[in-house]
Amino acid sequence: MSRYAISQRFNSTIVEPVKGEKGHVVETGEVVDETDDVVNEFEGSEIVEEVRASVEVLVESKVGGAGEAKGEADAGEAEVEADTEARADADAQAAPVSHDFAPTSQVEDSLMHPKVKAAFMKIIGSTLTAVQQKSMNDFIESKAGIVVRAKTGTGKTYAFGIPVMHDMVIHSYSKKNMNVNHFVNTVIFSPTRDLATQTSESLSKVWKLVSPRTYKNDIALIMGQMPKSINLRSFHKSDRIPRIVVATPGRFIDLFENESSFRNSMKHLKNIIIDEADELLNSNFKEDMTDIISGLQKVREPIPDAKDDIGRAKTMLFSATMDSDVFDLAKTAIGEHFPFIDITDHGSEVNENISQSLEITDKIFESYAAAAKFIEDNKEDPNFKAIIFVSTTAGVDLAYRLIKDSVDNTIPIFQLHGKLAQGRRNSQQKGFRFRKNAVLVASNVAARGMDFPNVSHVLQIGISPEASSHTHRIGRTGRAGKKGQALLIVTKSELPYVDTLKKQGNKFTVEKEYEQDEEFESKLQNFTKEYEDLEQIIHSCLSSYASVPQEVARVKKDRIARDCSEFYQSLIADETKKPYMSYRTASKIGMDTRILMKFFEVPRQRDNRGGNRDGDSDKGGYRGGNSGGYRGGNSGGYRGGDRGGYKGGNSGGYRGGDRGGNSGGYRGGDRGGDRGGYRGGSSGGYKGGNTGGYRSENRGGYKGDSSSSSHRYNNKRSDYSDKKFSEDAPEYTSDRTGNRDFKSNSDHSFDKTNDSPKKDDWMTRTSKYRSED
Ligand SMILES: Nc1ncnc2c1ncn2[C@@H]1O[C@H](COP(=O)(O)OP(=O)(O)OP(=O)(O)O)[C@@H](O)[C@H]1O
Repeated sequence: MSRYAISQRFNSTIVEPVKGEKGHVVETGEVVDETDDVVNEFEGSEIVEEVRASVEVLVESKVGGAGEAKGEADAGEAEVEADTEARADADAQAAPVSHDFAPTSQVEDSLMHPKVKAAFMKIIGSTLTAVQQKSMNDFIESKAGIVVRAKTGTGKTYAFGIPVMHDMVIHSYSKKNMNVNHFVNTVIFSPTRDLATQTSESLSKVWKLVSPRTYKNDIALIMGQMPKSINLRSFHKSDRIPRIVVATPGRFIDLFENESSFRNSMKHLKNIIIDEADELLNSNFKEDMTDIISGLQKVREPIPDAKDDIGRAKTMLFSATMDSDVFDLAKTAIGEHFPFIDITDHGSEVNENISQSLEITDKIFESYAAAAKFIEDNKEDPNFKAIIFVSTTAGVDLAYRLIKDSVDNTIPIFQLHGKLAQGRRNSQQKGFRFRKNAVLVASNVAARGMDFPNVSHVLQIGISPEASSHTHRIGRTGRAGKKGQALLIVTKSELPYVDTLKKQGNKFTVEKEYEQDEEFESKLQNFTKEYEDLEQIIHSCLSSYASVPQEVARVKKDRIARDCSEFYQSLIADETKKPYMSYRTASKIGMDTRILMKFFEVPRQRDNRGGNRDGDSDKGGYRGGNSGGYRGGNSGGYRGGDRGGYKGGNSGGYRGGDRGGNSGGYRGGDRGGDRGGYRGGSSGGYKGGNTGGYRSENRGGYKGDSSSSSHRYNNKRSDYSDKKFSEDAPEYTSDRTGNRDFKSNSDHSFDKTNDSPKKDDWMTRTSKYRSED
């Protein structure tokens, strides 16, 4: 009997979640051991012969023979060497391995196909992690699917990747039944483009050794911001289409519904893998994912003569954090008693390899200063590599600029958020990934799944959008069995959020109060005086708080408004000046406008219609004063003063003054057309400056320059003055994934539409893609 057939089968305990109790599981004691069935199924078939041959090759290659495996291995030699070097580097710094990552069994003993085992051992190592050991065989043998929960950084990618490769090798021998090369074997869904890219690269590294001649075509990446023609190119080949598709949901749905060659390639699909399942099944993605799964099952046809085919693709759900949405989907897609492989200690999802500290400040500005100071103090340690999470794109940008300025280029600083063009996103990640000593300032785009080697510290400024984010964010350190440090910096107002985290099992071993460093802080204030967009940052900061569910944040709204206002005052070093906010923005931000009026300079609603002629010199009227003007909006008007303009939006208008056209209007003033308008001033408008409008420069608008593509089809930001601020909440939400932007109307509507289109405007969406692609 072949070595394959006599491989020791691991016993796996399968447990089921108790209904309604999140994270709590009971053991059913059901033990799967179907070794004999597996053996019988293959015995006598051509697979066994092939496997025998492969075992010989494996043995040969291990003793230095010139077998096929060795030849194949040579093809990826350079990459393997680089990887081995990186691993050796990492190992040198590695602290004792954790229980979850502890190598529990030898790869050799697993049921994987010898070719896959050989490649895995060459690229990754000779031992399996706990989640790999426990889920690999069940993955292969389950009929309808499995659910797997294991902590961050414990090897879930290969826990599903390796069995998929095994499956592909096994099924490449079924040619007499059908040509498998005409059908996709597995679809893997990721919530972000960055994670999808990383997953496809991780699988390619191993698959390259298994199938050096075809690996390039075998794994396809399907995601937004890539021309559809590139997505589809490999599906039009007559002889061999991709066997694995790694996709983000939006683009996948688009191709699946509109491209018959793509849809037909799914006819004999075997596996649907949903990575970061709780994220992909949260309210933003849920409908898409449910549609996708049912669509894939609908087009599915039985694989001819395949005994194990139950007429459905298997559904596999993986994540470090689980919730009732995942279990609900598992019940529908897999069955009421779905197998649940849970590699956590009594449901605790927190990775205990990470030691967590807390720093408490009085003000938001101090939280930023504390993070910048932390980088300043540690930057010279050659092994210091940190990710700093901030919840809004504007906040990421501010922290990035502040830290860059304060460390004066003495350590490389990178940034990553959903509003960067994909090319920039890739280059920023690449720059950070391969450095030993660097800092990455990121939004939640980098919170899940991203595997940057040797991250020593994760810092968080303020609260994260949901409690599970905290687990994933800190999980960027303490990976692959190493130790990591996490520092959460919060203001006193944010402390109730810390209580929520503690209740979820997070332990903060060090809790300290921020020590003011006036010299350092005033240095930061000096830098920020030059930034033009501070008020936007403040609005964005405020709306991000407003969008965090109260049960997570538990922060009082008036305190948030006060803190955000004080943040502005600290940044400009002027305790008397309130940040401006248009009435319209204030009414959309999700907070009581009366509270906002206490801390922000919000014009009263009745000023909305402006005055006639001179009107109230402060607040409206044609040729109004500070904030007024003809048909002024909140603060607008014709030739308005500080914030005036013709038919201005909230703060915009025709020839507005200081802030004319802040949010739209014609010929805005100093900040005219900040978010749109015609011929805006320094920050936007038609031919405007930084952030919007027709022919705006920096951030787009119709015919905009650097990132204008995102505005070409949906220039809402330019047209509707206050959209951006008021929609910072969804923007913030979308930023968690960088993918579901379509749900909001903020300035990445193109990005959004591409990645996660809405079903009901399918035709519009499709034509938009065509013109863009
Ligand atoms: N058997 C193994 N031996 C050594 N290293 C491994 C093994 N399996 C995976 N790794 C490495 O461990 C690291 C973490 O793996 P991976 O990214 O799959 O974690 P994860 O559980 O998916 O984490 P997250 O929940 O954050 O997505 C990767 O660098 C991977 O190459």
